Amino acid sequence: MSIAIEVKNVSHSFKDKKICDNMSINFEENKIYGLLGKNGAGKTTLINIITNQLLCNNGEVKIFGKNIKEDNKVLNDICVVREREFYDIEYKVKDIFKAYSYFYKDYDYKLQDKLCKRFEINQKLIYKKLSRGMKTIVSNIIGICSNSPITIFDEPTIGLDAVNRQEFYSILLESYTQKNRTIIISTHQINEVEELLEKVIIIKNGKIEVDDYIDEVKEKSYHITGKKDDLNKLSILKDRKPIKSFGNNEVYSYYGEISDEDLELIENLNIELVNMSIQDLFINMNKKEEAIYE
Ligand SMILES: Nc1ncnc2c1ncn2[C@@H]1O[C@H](COP(=O)(O)OP(=O)(O)OP(=O)(O)O)[C@@H](O)[C@H]1O
Repeated sequence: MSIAIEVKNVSHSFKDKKICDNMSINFEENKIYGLLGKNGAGKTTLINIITNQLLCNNGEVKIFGKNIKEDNKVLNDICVVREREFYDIEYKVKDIFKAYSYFYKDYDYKLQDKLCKRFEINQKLIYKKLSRGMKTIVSNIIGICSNSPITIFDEPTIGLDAVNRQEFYSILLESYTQKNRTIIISTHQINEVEELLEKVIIIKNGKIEVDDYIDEVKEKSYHITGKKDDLNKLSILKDRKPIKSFGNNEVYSYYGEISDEDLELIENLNIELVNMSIQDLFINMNKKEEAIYE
């Protein structure tokens, strides 16, 4: 297993607000990652640190084994795409492609033209005049065609309609099967990308809450339902709060391993244990406890 990006003990604060709190992640080579976190969780901040656009307060980042602060050239192996990248530019779409393709040595110009046709992007148009979704598509085309060993898509479906969202992900997968590379997709829409991902990273309160293979995450994410007194006997639910209560029954959301003792109790006490989707896990992890209306 080779490591494409090593994030080691990275911490970063904006004033006294801690955004990254001693984060360590190894992004393996040639895998597709989903980077999840609610609004403001720190996904973009982490991406900016990885690409050396932001100097972190503590910790280090290595790209293919080289420290980004010591060897700037390793950044040539990374392509980051985001919809807001070229905003306000008066250039034509084709000029933007020309300017950005220059940075990537394996850029696929033929594929760029094919994708423009597929997504009905007129390259002669002024970029500024494109719709929001069209702008996103331009960024995504650069990301796909870059063939960069590390390609990061920061919210790649902003403004895209359902058809174009699906189309983008299916083309991305095709491109990945043609040429393996490390792809990171930062998103809130896990259900849209689930089929594509090999590994999932969930950030919460500046920490890495989940970093695992998607199948493992699915296997270890549960809704646990039963009578309050029975559920209180499970050690995995100690000090946790239910996500729902109705009468004497409660529902918990749980992510992790379950001990044999707890599994036995679950069976004997007739407690219901059902796997939940990663989207549900993500939502439950970020649920606020306080009610808005009393
Ligand atoms: N340059 C900055 N100065 C001060 N605070 C910042 C700066 N950049 C980001 N932040 C704050 O850091 C936090 C994390 O922002 P970030 O953009 O990394 O989150 P995100 O997970 O990408 O969110 P979203 O999904 O909404 O794009 C936010 O509270 C944001 O306001």
